[in-house]
Amino acid sequence: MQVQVVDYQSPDAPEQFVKSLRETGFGVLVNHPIKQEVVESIYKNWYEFFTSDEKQQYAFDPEKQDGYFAPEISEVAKGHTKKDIKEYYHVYPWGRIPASLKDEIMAYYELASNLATELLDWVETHSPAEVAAKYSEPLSNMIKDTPNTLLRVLHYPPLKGDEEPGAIRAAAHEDINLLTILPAANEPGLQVKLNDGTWSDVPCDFGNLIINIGDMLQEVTGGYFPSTSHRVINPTGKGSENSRISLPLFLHPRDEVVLSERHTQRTYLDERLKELGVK
Ligand SMILES: O=C(O)CCC(=O)C(=O)O
Ligand SMILES: [Fe+2]
Repeated sequence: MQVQVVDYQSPDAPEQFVKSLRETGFGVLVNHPIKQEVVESIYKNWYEFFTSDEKQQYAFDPEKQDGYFAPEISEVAKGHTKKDIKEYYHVYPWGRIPASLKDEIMAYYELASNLATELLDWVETHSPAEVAAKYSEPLSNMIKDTPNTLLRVLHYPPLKGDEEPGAIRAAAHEDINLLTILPAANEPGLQVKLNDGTWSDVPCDFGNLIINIGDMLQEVTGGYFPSTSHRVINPTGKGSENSRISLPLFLHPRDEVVLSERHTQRTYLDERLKELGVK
């Protein structure tokens, strides 16, 4: 099955959306509550931030994980050896945020987190009883008042031709969290690995809202909802001259939330951050 594009306003949206998640790890919503003008304005304002020197004042804090991650310290995806070609900023409500960008990005953080609550309810409603029986608390409750949900503003710079051979914008990886909410970026490149092992473009019309499953939801559901591999490939031709900005919101439960018999959110997250080499 390919990733489905679902009209958020249609009566069977919850069912269709959860089916797509279950079968591909991804679902795409159109006609959703996140306004495109808001996303466009965020892309524009953060592009200016990434192309200014101001970012150097916000170097990330290895303990707290907020702030600016420069290309030199950018992630090496699990199981890979080359760094991704990207820089990014981690926004947390309690973290450092440049004053001129704060109100807009926090309004987005709230809006997307509220929508996320609804989407987790959709997932819960359409979970088989034996899967839902494993949930230590309702899924949407797991993120209630959480300080851990992370909004990452990503900038993939234009390619200059001197990149490390074999490096790509984002090497194949799975997300760590429950669900990821991702407005379509301003440039293409996002691909998902299908069940048959082939890579497929995620429908990325500007205005689409892409949602994918992370490892924590897979853990909570005993594998019923799969966290699928995805990547961002390098542009070719004229596209190489363009920056790509994207804005994933990674939903993370509160620290003490029990994911499974072996993990709370905190034990799981710390293990994964060490593997990524950022902790
Ligand atoms: O930039 C994108 O479209 C996806 C980014 C992503 O998968 C991630 O940061 O985990
Ligand atoms: Fe990802």
